[in-house]
Amino acid sequence: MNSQPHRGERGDRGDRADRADRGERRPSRPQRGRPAPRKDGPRRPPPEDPARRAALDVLRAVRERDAYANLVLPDLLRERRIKGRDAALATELTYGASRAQGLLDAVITACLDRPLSRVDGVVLDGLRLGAYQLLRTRIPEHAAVTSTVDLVRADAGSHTAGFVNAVLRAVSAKDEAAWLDELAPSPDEDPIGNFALRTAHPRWVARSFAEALGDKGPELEAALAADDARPEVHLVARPGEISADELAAITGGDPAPYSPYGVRLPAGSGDPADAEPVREKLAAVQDEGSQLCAVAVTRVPVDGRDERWLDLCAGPGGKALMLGALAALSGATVDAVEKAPHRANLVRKSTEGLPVTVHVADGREPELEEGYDRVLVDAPCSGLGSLRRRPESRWRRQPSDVADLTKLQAELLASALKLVRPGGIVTYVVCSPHLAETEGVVGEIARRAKAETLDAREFFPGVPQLGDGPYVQLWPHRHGTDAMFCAVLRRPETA
Ligand SMILES: C[S@@+](CC[C@H](N)C(=O)[O-])C[C@H]1O[C@@H](n2cnc3c(N)ncnc32)[C@H](O)[C@@H]1O
Repeated sequence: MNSQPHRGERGDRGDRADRADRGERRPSRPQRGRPAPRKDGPRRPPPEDPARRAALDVLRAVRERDAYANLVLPDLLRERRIKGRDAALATELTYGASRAQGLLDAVITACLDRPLSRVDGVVLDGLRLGAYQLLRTRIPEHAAVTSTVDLVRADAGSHTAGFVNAVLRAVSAKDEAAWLDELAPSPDEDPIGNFALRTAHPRWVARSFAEALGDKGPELEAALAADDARPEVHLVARPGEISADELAAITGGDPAPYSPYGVRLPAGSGDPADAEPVREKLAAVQDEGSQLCAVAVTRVPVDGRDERWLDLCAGPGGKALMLGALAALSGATVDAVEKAPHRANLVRKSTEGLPVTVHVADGREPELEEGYDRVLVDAPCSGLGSLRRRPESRWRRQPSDVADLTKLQAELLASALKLVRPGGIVTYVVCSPHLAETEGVVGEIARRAKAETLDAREFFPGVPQLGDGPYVQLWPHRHGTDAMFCAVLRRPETA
């Protein structure tokens, strides 16, 4: 369950521990890799700690500006020219501390003599970074504590050093397992609460997984544990341009088990945006579950004409790329609707050269001519199915978000059923297993529109463990994909 450091990272950490053991200080704030100037005469420049500095700066941006760690960190690594082991360590610490925030906060709280809410934000970022190193990596205690004290001192002042040191020493008194034994509720009385804390998930998220799985036992634990692990990167080979086998050979990955276009990269393969086929737009980064849902849209048989396709929520364009490439091969065209102009631009970039027309519009009233043969509604959702790829989002999302989203999802699905021709197909996808966003929305709207619900499992050939149907719910612990949901509806001929 723990995201242990790679073997390569350990040497790096060992070096840092040695430096810390020699009492060497880190710079107060390394600027693009340069040590901070000192005013008190010539001294040996202090060693740098660009990885932990980067991690702390990203944690701060996430907390203060609602930034996304997986957007801020790559930019920051590039800007500061942090590479190799330092980049790997910064990534591990940033994503790990973000993902585990609830668990770290519970342990930190147990070591405080005041409520967590009374700890200064910058100091709290540092405590989380330090506690993560102590509980979920093999970084030596001395290095984890000293480096964190130094970083926080540089940002928040010398007066914080004693406090940070004392709290982290208290955290280090026990390992993660011992802390969990002390803090987690009893697994017999409160299994959801127990698994939630052990796998660093908010309780409401763990409960929504339990409801979707119909399980509060070992399968729930496996699902939450898989969701707490560092995800593999998946690539999609652009249909008609390169095969999955060729892409795997070039990138050193493996052809994906289920998607005919997918490749899974081994952990630690570096930034996938740097891979040559991605730079040349022969391939893109896309979770295999998302690929499978896009391919499923085109696999459903339709009677008669099959040349006008619609992607009703297209930004940033992952599935539009797949639909556009498959449309080009079959002689169809795609209209791609996206409400946010900047995301519509991303769709334009992603589908350049393909028979895709992008429209900036509200999918509930896009003012397009009705009569599409196939419509995809990849609706805005809570994203509870891709929490492993968006480290901080599990702590940012609130249960109240779901109510607003289900209203929008229902309106978009109803709109799709109007835009599709009688006998045409609507595929509804969300990256969430939350029952309100999945079966709740589809059941209600299909009933109102008198739409036929097809068995979506037929359009995921070769994918095991898809349950009783008619819907498909993918899971990280079963399929190694994000937890994508897919329903397939046919508009009745007479409606
Ligand atoms: C889950 S994402 C779609 C992902 C996309 N299909 C892909 O594979 O890359 C949902 C998208 O719907 C857009 N959206 C939200 N409300 C919308 C609306 N009323 N009409 C059209 N698009 C909307 C969001 O901006 C977001 O880009």
